Amino acid sequence: MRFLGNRPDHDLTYADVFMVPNHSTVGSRLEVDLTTPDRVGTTIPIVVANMTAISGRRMAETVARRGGLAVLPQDIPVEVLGEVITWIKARHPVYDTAITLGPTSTVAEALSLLTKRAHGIVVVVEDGVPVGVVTDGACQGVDRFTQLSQVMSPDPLTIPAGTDLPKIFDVLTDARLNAAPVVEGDRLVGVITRKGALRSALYQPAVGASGQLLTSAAIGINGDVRGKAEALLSYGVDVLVVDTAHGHQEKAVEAVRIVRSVADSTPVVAGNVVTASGTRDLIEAGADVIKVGVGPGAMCTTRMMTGVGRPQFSAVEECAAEARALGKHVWADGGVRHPRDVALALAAGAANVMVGSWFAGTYESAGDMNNDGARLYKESFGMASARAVKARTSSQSGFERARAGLFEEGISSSRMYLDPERPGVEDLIDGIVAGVRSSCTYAGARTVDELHERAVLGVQSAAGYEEGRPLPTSW
Ligand SMILES: NC(=O)C1=CN([C@@H]2O[C@H](COP(=O)(O)OP(=O)(O)OC[C@H]3O[C@@H](n4cnc5c(N)ncnc54)[C@H](OP(=O)(O)O)[C@@H]3O)[C@@H](O)[C@H]2O)C=CC1
Ligand SMILES: Nc1nc2c(ncn2[C@@H]2O[C@H](COP(=O)(O)O)[C@@H](O)[C@H]2O)c(=O)[nH]1
Ligand SMILES: [K+]
Repeated sequence: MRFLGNRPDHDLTYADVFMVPNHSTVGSRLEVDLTTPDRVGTTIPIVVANMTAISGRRMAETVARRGGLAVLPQDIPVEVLGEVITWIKARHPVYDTAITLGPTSTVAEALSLLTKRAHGIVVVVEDGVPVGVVTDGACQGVDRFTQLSQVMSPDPLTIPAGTDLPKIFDVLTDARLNAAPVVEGDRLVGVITRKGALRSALYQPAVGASGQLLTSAAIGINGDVRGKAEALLSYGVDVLVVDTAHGHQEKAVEAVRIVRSVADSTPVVAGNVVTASGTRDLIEAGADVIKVGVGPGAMCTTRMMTGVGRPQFSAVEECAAEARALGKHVWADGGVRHPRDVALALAAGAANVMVGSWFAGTYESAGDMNNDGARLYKESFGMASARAVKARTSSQSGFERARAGLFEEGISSSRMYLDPERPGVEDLIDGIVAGVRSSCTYAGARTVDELHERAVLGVQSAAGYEEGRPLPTSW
């Protein structure tokens, strides 16, 4: 990338910069290949941040099906991580996981499960065979104790596994259905929606060597680092992430050395840093990918508490240049609020971009659904908040926990509203991928690397940024 005119002498964040169009030979946004250059296996440059309220099993399977990756948080007990990784790897790479209940289950049970997934149906099964489908609409205005056999649409339309995706789209459209169970013989194997059929034709799932959905988990720098890494590897994890607030400290560097020594060919990601020297030290310790970002996160109070951090665009640019010079890559971590931020992080040289809080307000995030009377929302919190620290230190004495809680650098409770137009994480991914594909054609780039090579960036004023925002009402 290069700057339009002189390189500014101060650091920049995403809102400070814009990209100008280049002469382009890329005639269609569909010609762009967003496979990431970090070789971790992602086919779109989106990684879900390792945050407890956001990244769980449903998020992980859904995002991997579209080519991204979710990092499971470090605070989950390692045996539970084993179960979750095994479960994700057993998911179908194309069909969504069905919500299933029996004919004598109640409407209350169906309603409590329907908001866990975007596809909007409960499949009523008997001995693994779909006998009915229940939608949210069918549950409205009936007593919560009503059995599903009373409200389901019986003998549902089913789609044989392996049916052509355009055919599925047409069959569902003709039947005026949004979603249908997928069967092998007469047994349920998943659910497909009209949009899901469309998406499966556009995206390539992120899978490991065995063809199973890609998984990743974070490891902190305290405790039995080697034991945890070995356990995760034994469960078949595909990407290991050594994660701490201050990645350029000796204990973090040592943790990376330990993880590298057992990881063999499994990629090791490590952070967080914001300088070339931090990047170099973690790469020398054995990291393949460096996680960049101190303070840009939506839940993060580090900069206000400490004055430490760095505007994210410049942090990514400097660290990516160092990593690329050493044959390695960086992930831009934190502060992403619009598709443009992802495009700009890639232009700065990132190979992948981590998103946390933006994905908290979706069906698939790990938190429970709440309703404030008018809108659906989920609660989220930072991983360095008093709430997270309390959970992370639960094995320590009361005194130690209370002392650790004094060092909070994150928000303990936030409300992340679901966008009624885009309530699922795949809706947000559609927007990001559409934006980034379009950025690439403006830059004349067919790949993530070409976007970095060709991008021409300028620096804008606050008024310049404001001018780019849409105005939905008159002024
Ligand atoms: N990207 C960002 O801007 C930030 C991200 N986070 C996220 O929060 C989660 C928890 O991370 P973390 O707080 O590192 O907790 P961890 O429990 O992983 O470990 C932190 C370790 O580093 C030591 N340490 C030394 N200096 C610092 C410092 N300035 N801040 C924090 N720890 C320090 C701590 O010792 P002692 O407690 O004795 O000081 C402790 O041993 C991670 O997921 C991390 O990514 C947290 C803050 C910033
Ligand atoms: N300083 C803190 N940083 C945090 C905390 N929890 C998470 N994070 C960082 O934010 C990103 C995600 O950024 P977002 O803008 O997409 O939400 C995450 O990966 C961490 O690096 C925290 O409590 N304090
Ligand atoms: K912040």
